[in-house]
Amino acid sequence: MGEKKKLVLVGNGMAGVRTIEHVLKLTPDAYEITVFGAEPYPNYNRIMLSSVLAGGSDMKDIVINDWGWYEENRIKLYTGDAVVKIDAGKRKVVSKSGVTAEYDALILATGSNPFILPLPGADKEGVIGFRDIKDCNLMMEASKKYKKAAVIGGGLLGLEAARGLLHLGMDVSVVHLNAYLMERQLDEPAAKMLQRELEAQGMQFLMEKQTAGIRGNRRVTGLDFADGTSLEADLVVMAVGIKPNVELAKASGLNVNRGIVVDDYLETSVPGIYAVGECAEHRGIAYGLVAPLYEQGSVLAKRLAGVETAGYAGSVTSTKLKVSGVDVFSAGYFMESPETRSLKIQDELDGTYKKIVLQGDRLVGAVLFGDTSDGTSLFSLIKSREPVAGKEKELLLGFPAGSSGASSPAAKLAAMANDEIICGCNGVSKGAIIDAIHDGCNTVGAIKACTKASGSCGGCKPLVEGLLELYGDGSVGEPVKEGICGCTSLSRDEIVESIKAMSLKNVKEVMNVLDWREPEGCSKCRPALNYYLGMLWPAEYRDEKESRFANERFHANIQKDGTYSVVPRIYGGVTSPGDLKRIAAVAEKYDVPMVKFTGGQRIDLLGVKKEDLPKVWEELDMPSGHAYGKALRTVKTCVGSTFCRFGTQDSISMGIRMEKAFERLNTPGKVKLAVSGCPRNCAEATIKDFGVIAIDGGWELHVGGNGGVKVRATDLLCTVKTEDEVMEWSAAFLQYYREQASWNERTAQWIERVGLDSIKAVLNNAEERRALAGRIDEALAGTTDPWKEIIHNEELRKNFEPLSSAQPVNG
Ligand SMILES: Cc1cc2nc3c(=O)[nH]c(=O)nc-3n(C[C@H](O)[C@H](O)[C@H](O)COP(=O)(O)OP(=O)(O)OC[C@H]3O[C@@H](n4cnc5c(N)ncnc54)[C@H](O)[C@@H]3O)c2cc1C
Ligand SMILES: NC(=O)c1ccc[n+]([C@@H]2O[C@H](COP(=O)([O-])OP(=O)(O)OC[C@H]3O[C@@H](n4cnc5c(N)ncnc54)[C@H](O)[C@@H]3O)[C@@H](O)[C@H]2O)c1
Ligand code: SF4
Ligand code: FES
Repeated sequence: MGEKKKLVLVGNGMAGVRTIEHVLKLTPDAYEITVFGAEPYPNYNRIMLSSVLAGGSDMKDIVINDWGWYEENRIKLYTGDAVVKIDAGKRKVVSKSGVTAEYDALILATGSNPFILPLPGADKEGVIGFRDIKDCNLMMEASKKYKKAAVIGGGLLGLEAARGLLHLGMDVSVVHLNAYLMERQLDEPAAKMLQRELEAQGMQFLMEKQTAGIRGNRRVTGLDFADGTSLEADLVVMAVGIKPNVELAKASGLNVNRGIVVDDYLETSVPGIYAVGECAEHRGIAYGLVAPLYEQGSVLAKRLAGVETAGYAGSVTSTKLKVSGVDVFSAGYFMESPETRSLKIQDELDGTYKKIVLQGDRLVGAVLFGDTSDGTSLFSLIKSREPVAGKEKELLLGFPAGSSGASSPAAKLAAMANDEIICGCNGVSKGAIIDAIHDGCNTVGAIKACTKASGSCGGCKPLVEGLLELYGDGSVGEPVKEGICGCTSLSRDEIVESIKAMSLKNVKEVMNVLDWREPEGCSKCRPALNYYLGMLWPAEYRDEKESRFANERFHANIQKDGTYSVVPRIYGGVTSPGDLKRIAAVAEKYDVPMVKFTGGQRIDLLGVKKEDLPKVWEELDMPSGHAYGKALRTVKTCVGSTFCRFGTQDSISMGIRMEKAFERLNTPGKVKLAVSGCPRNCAEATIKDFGVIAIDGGWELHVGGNGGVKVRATDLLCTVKTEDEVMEWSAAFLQYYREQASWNERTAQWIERVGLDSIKAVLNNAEERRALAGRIDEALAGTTDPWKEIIHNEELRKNFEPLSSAQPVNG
């Protein structure tokens, strides 16, 4: 095979990575791919940030391609590392951290930045845009401390931000420049109906208000308006539009207008450099919605794969506001002009409004409020430019649904032509979804995996569900069931039960017997099956390393520059001069650039080269701290009664006893423990998966705590008297979690899902508790220290030898 060409993507966002997905499908082996992302995350669904804010989705659900995907496709990924320079002459890019990557083809997909009004005070703390995970987290944090939020801009983004902030319990005022909302998508009657609906949900509006300044000292306290009035606010979200992110392109001498100017093949003014997504300007337009960006990505991928394409000719767009309880749709040219005619109906009783706009004998635009079920069909007609003369009133009054005249959603779906687009974001037609259903996709998740439909804004999910009911294999009327991933429609419990009942013993066998749709599975189901098999057959199952993520395969956390971090186990956080000397000697010998204490009272050697890992482990001569795995991580302890004058119990020895008992335990998600010597709780046991707090004459046992993005304080499980009881209850709790939780589910999520009472009911039964504790011993009996295993095995050591080809960066 000839040498692969080098493809570099700058911007790990929605449009760029979709382009890479297409390239991989069209020509999997043509390119060695490198991706740079300024954000420290894998590729995620930015659209769903609105839903995360409004409580409809969890941050972990919005990842489109997880770390494993890059690894599987041998993509070299640099996250949290923006490209700062393009050397077009030498065909290479340089990142902020100094990484250089050469390219044969370069794709710029740098997206947009929120437009921040250049007002006095706009740099104050608490003034933000709404664009990424960081902004979303800032809003969620602010809502815990502050009450009054102002959103500047009553467009799509501003209203979705405002709805999210309302959900988070804040008082929300939307400050809008225009006389009515969403004037870029709606006409006045629809906008007024929308405003009334949002007011009923609790939103307040300040219309025709121009913000003149932002008040406050360090943090914002309010807004001043040009008309002399003001508003108190301790959080200000600016949602007044976006600016394509073109700085890098401009500095590199590319032709830049509002966006980076591209031709119909997405090529910029410099050959070999392409631009796609919101940063690109095609025929004078820089788009701000995913559907056109995905179309661009598909054309560019064909170009890069050498597949013939007619090129990108521009897009007509449609939008839907993602605010629950409000249905708004807009498409095409929706405002009247001397060249157009419009037909409207408004029903103030039902709260619906519909307008269609015609030019000559063609439909060119539509606005719907209250009932948007005709949106898909109207949009198809706008795009197809099919003549509609004589059918105008029919279009206004509703689509024909056969001789019955029924206008139920199912009848409308059935009456749709097969080439009508169901999923606007991904351009998926009714026919393509029916084909997928006939090919065996019988859940929304499976259809998403096969066709991408419903995978972006989620607005078409009801239609996809409707098609499943209509064309699914006898499942009409049955609730649509989602499997653990797109490869299966089986739930976690069904899979675990089948493995037990049929005595299935390896990942491949499970996939074969349970009719996996994808014979090789995916990065979601493979590690999950590997875990369930290990949990069910502790004595005989051989862990399938290839089903694990890079960190767990290399027993170290891979860092963004491709090096690893090494965290040896330090029981209870108690070390010794001998261990410290060895750690220091290893750090010096292997030029470890940073030695850092972790939050879990361990020592982290950061920046170790992969090839040095076995030698580092050997010379440290300490057990693995499992800081990289879904496993028992740390047992944090306070000094307790040994030294502290408040301590009522010996928290250190309790913690060490627990860590020695449970080290090497594989768990569905990572598990952190802590033991505090008195209720002052210096070891922060109330944000751990299992927290132990000494009280007079005994111990309180707390469960289900979590730090991180979504902090959850523990629930009290019970109070016990002796250390032996602590051991028995913690063992039983951990084993019950191992047996019942889904892979990748932390204790906090598991408890929220199943309820603490159901767990207490099992553990309060002494017989069951002891049986669980017995089973955890069986699970632990077969475990060995992974570092030691590799040190003493020449074959395994070979995996750490340097590879000449690129190593993917994963976390
Ligand atoms: C809250 C919200 C809701 C939305 N809802 C919808 C919706 O319902 N429907 C819809 O169609 N659209 C919606 N959008 C718009 C949609 O998300 C964007 O159109 C889409 O994400 C743009 O994709 P992109 O790849 O061009 O840019 P992005 O997804 O923004 O990706 C660009 C990436 O490039 C990175 N980057 C920038 N410069 C560099 C550099 N020099 N080096 C490395 N990396 C760099 C950025 O950090 C970013 O991660 C929404 C947007 C937001 C913020
Ligand atoms: N559901 C969706 O499709 C969706 C949701 C969120 C975001 N988006 C996309 O994200 C991008 C950003 O959205 P957006 O709403 O910020 O952009 P936008 O340009 O659509 O709307 C900005 C709004 O802010 C108003 N405005 C401008 N200056 C103002 C000022 N000084 N004071 C008060 N109001 C002012 C404008 O009148 C306009 O209505 C767009 O491309 C949008 O399409 C789409
Ligand atoms: S938790 Fe209590 S015993 Fe432990 S260090 Fe703090 S005050 Fe001392
Ligand atoms: S319409 Fe947005 S995901 Fe289908």
